[in-house]
Amino acid sequence: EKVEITKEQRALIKAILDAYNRHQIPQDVTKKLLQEQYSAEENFLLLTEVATSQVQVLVEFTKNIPGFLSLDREDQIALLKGSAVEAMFLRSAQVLSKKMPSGHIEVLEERIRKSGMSEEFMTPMFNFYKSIGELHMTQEEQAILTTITILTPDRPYVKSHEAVERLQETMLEVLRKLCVLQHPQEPQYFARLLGRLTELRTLHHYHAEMLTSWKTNDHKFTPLLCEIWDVQ
Ligand SMILES: CC(C)c1onc(-c2c(Cl)cccc2Cl)c1COc1ccc(-c2ccc3[nH]c(C(=O)O)cc3c2)cc1
Repeated sequence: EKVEITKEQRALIKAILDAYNRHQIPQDVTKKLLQEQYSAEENFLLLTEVATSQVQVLVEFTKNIPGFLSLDREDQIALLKGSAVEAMFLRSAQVLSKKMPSGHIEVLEERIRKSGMSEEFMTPMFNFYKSIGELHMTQEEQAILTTITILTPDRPYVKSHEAVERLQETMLEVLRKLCVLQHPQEPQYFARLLGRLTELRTLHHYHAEMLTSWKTNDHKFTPLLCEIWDVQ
């Protein structure tokens, strides 16, 4: 069928893409990924610093999602807490799959592999990174898929389920049209993107176990990560 993006939908895409590009981890934080020496402790500390910075970036990005700030305040917090890990998997996946020459990619992968994480989480995690890389998402698709993840209505403690669902459905329709227009040869492309959201839920469960095992080995997190992940 003739797919057309309306004026309103184009404005939505622009608002989200601008916010997505405006809020990035500061260079001095990601530069550290290249500089500091390698040890499990040092890697864990660096990843904690980058994750903390990423959460701050995520909060700023979320505030720019049209309609988000008109949601109930407590629901805004519930959505952020419920989606932070998944949004960070998406963001780190996009960084790791970028073919850009910056040494960050190998270094980030190396530091994740050697940060005291148990093998059983490595496989699904790096399979996910590979599967995201194979999709060759455009910037708009990445930004809108992250938005859809944040606007997931069935997170714990969300009260106005319908209000969140309406926002998410608006974004799903925009993504559906973008996929048809930007990947005409791949009619299943939109379905493949949504399949990644299912994989993110599984990684989220693995991550909860990872947190527990890090806690047991007395790993320290920052106050912001403790708050967003209900740790300690
Ligand atoms: C608290 C730490 C140890 C942690 O716990 N779980 C994870 C964890 C893990 Cl490994 C995997 C996935 C999700 C989480 Cl949430 C992490 C580390 O989390 C991140 C690691 C890297 C990045 C990230 C995001 C954007 C970036 N841009 C650049 C750049 O070079 O431009 C580097 C970079 C890194 C974000 C979160």
